[in-house]
Amino acid sequence: METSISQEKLVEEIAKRVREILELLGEDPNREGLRETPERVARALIEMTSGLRSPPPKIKVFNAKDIGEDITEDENGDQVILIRDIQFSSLCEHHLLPFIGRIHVAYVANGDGKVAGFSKIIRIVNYYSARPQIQERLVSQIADAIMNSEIKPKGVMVIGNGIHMCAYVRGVKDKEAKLVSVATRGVFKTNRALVNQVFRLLDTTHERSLRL
Ligand SMILES: Nc1nc2c(ncn2[C@@H]2O[C@H](COP(=O)(O)OP(=O)(O)OP(=O)(O)O)[C@@H](O)[C@H]2O)c(=O)[nH]1
Ligand SMILES: [Zn+2]
Repeated sequence: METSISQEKLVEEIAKRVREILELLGEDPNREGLRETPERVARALIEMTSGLRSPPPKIKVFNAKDIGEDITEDENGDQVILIRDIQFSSLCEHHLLPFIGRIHVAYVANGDGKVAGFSKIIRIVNYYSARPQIQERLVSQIADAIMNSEIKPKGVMVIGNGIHMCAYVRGVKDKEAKLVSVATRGVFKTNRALVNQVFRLLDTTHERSLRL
């Protein structure tokens, strides 16, 4: 199918197939409650896969000095920045069912005094979540995107913690199992102390002591 297809046409074409699926399942797609369902499903699928059809968000960096901070090379250089508890929802590529949870992104600045816009990291998470995925690839793509961004960090660590509906509502029907996946780049590959520092920051007892 052409990628330049209009949004309206895309909804129409997907809805047509959803109507067929409902029929194959033994439903009557013309009954009152289902009449608009194919279009709703189409729009939901389009929204949840929007990352396939749009460019990745740019990570804006700004000079810390511009916001009155004097982050010297030494101070900034080894600072671990952690953006924790970013809530994500994605689509498992095996069953097209949602998997949802939290992603934590840590990076070590390179000491050039540049600070990354915090929301942009969340946008990167949302972008790579919006496509058929597996969680391992999701955390890897986020790590690579940050590693190759304007931040030019010394290293990145991305931790995903997700519940997969394909294992929750069908198949093994396990309501407790979570998948934790970790991607490390740069200094996090060799510096065990930095990795431990991130895990300590994520530790719930530590969290309580910080009154978060
Ligand atoms: N590692 C990994 N596995 C995933 C992810 N999402 C879904 N899966 C698993 O992908 C596998 C697909 O395996 P198949 O055996 O082909 O699918 P299936 O017959 O529906 O498997 P069951 O879920 O065991 O019934 C399943 O074990 C899923 O639990 C993910 O993000 N990462
Ligand atoms: Zn699945």
